[in-house]
Amino acid sequence: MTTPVRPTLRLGTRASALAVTQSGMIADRLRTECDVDVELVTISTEGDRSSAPLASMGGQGVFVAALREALVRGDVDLAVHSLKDLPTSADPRLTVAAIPRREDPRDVLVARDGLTLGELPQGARIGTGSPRREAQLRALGLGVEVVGIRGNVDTRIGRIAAGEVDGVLLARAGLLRLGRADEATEVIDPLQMLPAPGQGALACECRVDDDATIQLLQRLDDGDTRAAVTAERSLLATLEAGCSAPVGALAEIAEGDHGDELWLRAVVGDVSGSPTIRLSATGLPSEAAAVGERLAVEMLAEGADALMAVASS
Ligand SMILES: NCc1[nH]cc(CCC(=O)O)c1CC(=O)O
Repeated sequence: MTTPVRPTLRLGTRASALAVTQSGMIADRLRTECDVDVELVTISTEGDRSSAPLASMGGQGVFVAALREALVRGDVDLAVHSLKDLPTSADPRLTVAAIPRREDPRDVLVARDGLTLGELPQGARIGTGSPRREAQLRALGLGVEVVGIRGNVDTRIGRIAAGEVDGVLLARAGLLRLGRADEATEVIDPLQMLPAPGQGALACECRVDDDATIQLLQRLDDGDTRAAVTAERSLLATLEAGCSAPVGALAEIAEGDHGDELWLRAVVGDVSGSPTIRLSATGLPSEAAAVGERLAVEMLAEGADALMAVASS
C-alpha cells in the first residue's frame, strides 16, 4: 500500500531571528492551509555577515540577492522576504506569487524610561540607520540628535540599555512578529512618520515557471495588501529612489461611496533638514500602480528630484 506523497517545499530564509520567525509563519500557513510539508533552509547573506553600512554593499538588496540566487539555482523552492527590502526592479526568472495580509505598517519609538517623542529632552540621541526615519524625525523639529546604527532588532534595542542612545526607531511589524511589541514606548502616527513602501508586508517569491508552487502560494495572497503595496512601490520606482532614499509611503484601502478606494500618502525628505514634500492621491485599488506613478510625478514636479539628488551626493 502506498501513502499519498505530500510535496515538500524548501523555503529559503535569512538566519536572523526576525527572518526565521516570519518564514516560520509562512511555513505554518502552507502546512495547515495548503497541505504541504515545508522545510526551512537557512541562507547566509552578505548583509548578515558584515556590519559595514548597508549603502556600501548596495543597500538592502544585499539581503535579497543571496536568496534569489538560491531560488534560481533550485536550492530552494520559495523565499520569504520583507517586502520593504525587495528592490522594485523585478527579476524576470522569479515571481512574487503571494503577498499575505500585511502586519501593522507603522514605525515605533523604543526609548528609555518609557519616553515618547514629545517627551524626549533636547539633544536626546535617537538611533536609526534609515535616511527615511532620520529625515522625518528631523522634520519634526524636536532638537534631537540622530545616531547611525544598524544590526538586528535585538542589537538595536540593546544600544539603549548600553546607554549609547536614548531611543531607537523600528518597524512595529518586526517587534510584533518577535513578540516584543510591548517594548515600544510610542507607536508613531503616520501623520508624523510615514513607513517605508511595503513595510509590514511579506513577499513569497518563487521561480516564474514553477506552476505548482505558484498555485499553492496564491492561496496566501491578500488582494487589499497587494493593491496597497503596489501603489507604494510604483511610487518608489517612479521616483527612481533606491531603497535607502528618504521616501515614505502608505496606502490604505477604505470603503467609499462607490466601492473600495485606495488612499496613498507619501513623503520625500532630506537628511540635511530641507523641508519635506508630502502629498496624497486616491484612486481605485485596481489601478494601484497608476495611482503611485501619478503621485510620484506630482512630487517630482514639487521638487522631489532635487531632494533626492542631495540625498545621493
Ligand atoms: N530594515 C530592516 C527590516 N526589514 C523588515 C523589517 C521588519 C518590518 C517589516 O516587515 O517591514 C525590518 C526591521 C525594521 O525596519 O525595524
